[in-house]
Amino acid sequence: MANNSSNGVHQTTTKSPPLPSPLRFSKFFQSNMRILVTGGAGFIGSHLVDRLMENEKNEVIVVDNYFTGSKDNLKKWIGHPRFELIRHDVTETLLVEVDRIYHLACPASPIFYKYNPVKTIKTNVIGTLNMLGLAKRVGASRILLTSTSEVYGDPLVHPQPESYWGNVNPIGVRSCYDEGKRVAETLMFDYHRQHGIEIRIARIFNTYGPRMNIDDGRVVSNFIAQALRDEPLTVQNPGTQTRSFCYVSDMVDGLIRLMEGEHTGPINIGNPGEFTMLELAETVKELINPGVEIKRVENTPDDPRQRKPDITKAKELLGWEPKIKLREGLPLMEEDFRLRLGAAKKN
Ligand SMILES: NC(=O)c1ccc[n+]([C@@H]2O[C@H](COP(=O)([O-])OP(=O)(O)OC[C@H]3O[C@@H](n4cnc5c(N)ncnc54)[C@H](O)[C@@H]3O)[C@@H](O)[C@H]2O)c1
Ligand SMILES: O=C(O)[C@H]1O[C@H](OP(=O)(O)OP(=O)(O)OC[C@H]2O[C@@H](n3ccc(=O)[nH]c3=O)[C@H](O)[C@@H]2O)[C@H](O)[C@@H](O)[C@@H]1O
Repeated sequence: MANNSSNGVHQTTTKSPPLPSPLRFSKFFQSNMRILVTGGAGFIGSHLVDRLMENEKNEVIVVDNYFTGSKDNLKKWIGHPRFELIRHDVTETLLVEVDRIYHLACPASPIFYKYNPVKTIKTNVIGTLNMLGLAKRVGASRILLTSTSEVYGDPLVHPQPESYWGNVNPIGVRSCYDEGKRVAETLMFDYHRQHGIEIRIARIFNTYGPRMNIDDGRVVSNFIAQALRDEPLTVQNPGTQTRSFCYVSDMVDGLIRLMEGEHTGPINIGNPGEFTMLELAETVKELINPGVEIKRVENTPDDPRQRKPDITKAKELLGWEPKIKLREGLPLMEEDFRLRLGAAKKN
């Protein structure tokens, strides 16, 4: 029976989780932990794979349809005996014997998730259903969903704690993503209560770092690429909207702690350092190209005006907090973008 408290944050189940398939106990299987990472060819996914592969007891299987990810992000693992890469779309069913599932597959940059909104919502809803069905069928011990701070929409509570239900436009151009992730969270809890599946939900706040697509469209990658190309930094109006940026190594650390810890979540994983987009542009200009122009451009509909995670739960329940400040993370990303753009540092 479910043990409910307000806002779903502590909803748990007393149902026993499904048993792993007998195949997992077969003498032909190694005793390794087999981990599936959907969306593992993407930005966060590939960094997560790097970290998981460091543990020799882990076997990692990535499934990805390469919509926004790339094999290049995984090239150091291709051919490794503990690594497998499968071209697969999570909107189709999948059967692989695994112990843990990190479910990341979903385009994350607004320009990509708005490009084919029907596909985005299918990826969030059908993709998550398929992964939960897989967890149930093969008795995977845990499944983690990378949800988003966008479930808070244009938040009226600031900073955002997990108990806030959000302010989301259900029919806007961002809804395929925001509402898709909200349904994905619902599905996770329904499978947990109804079928005893062990779930984990991370609400990720804006994450940046090496390997982001250069023309990804998200603000940090845009500003760094623009600064390196000597193009004006495009601050969308009004420029006073805020975001809180988390460096990718901190994010991966938080995701693994959540998976291995004892709490279902949802738990916010993000860096509470909050910046306006104008402040971000000024910082990129100062650190990377003091001569570059800052240009004001039109914004897109339903852009959240403010966003900052309340990470009390992550601190208390996971012993996690981010270590890398924006001014430390930006130069690490700059280095990667310079290499990929072939832009040498000016003396
Ligand atoms: N980066 C962020 O700031 C951020 C913030 C909140 C939530 N998230 C979530 O984290 C996850 C990863 O984000 P990211 O920044 O690495 O994005 P990304 O676009 O770099 O990675 C997403 C990966 O999923 C793959 N994918 C997309 N649709 C798929 C499908 N139908 N089947 C199989 N693979 C598919 C893409 O090819 C890509 O490799 C996403 O679920 C995203 O919603 C990211
Ligand atoms: O962290 C999250 O939860 C979500 O954050 C982002 O969504 P968003 O914050 O809108 O990301 P950006 O496209 O990077 O925009 C951030 C801000 O920068 C501004 N921006 C963007 C691009 C640009 O060139 N200039 C600019 O000023 C936008 O108007 C917006 O206010 C991600 O893209 C989502 O995948 C993720 O789920």
